[in-house]
Amino acid sequence: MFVSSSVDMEAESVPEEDQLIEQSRQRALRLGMVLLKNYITHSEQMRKYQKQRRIDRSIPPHIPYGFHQLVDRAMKDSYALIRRDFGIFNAEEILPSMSPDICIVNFYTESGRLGLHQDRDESAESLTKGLPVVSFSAGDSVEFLYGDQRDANKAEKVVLESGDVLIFRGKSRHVFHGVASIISNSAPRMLLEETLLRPGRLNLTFR
Ligand SMILES: O=C(O)CCC(=O)C(=O)O
Ligand SMILES: [Fe+2]
Repeated sequence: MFVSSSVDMEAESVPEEDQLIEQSRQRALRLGMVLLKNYITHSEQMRKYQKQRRIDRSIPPHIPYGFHQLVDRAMKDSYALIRRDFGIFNAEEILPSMSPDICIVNFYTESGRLGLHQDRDESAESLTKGLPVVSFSAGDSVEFLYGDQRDANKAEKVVLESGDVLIFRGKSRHVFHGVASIISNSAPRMLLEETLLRPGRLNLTFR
């Protein structure tokens, strides 16, 4: 299923005017400027994976078969790399594969950023198992940060370019990660000509 990564802030019930005014922390800061404290409930703030998007009731399409094949191929190739670089021969047993049922689509404009965070929205079972997150990049390159703490100064940096696939799983499933900056005009010319992708970076994250 494809889901949009935007925070779903659709209000389920709009408080009545009287109720709103009674809530003492709501304030008009100045004429035309109002601060509604704690207005959006906890559940309304959460990005929940759902079969139907609450905001417009649309049903996300299935992940195209070609993407399933790509994810599968990337996971298989990652085992070969782990064997080569870490001498671990039972990588398939330690690091399970998965068949994704969710694809998050992020588009970064040239000034786009994503703060350091952990991906924890998935089921408790898949988090405990350390099931992979598989991320595809297309368009402009980015400086991607990752590390064990939510601290950009202590994070490692790697450039992700168009066509790169990044996989994190197992002990790295809870790695802090984020996008520090987009490198303008770095997308392959051929990709831009053939797809008319606008300036920026497209990221597909399968889980
Ligand atoms: O854009 C990326 O490379 C990362 C996206 C990401 O971390 C997320 O959607 O949770
Ligand atoms: Fe993430």
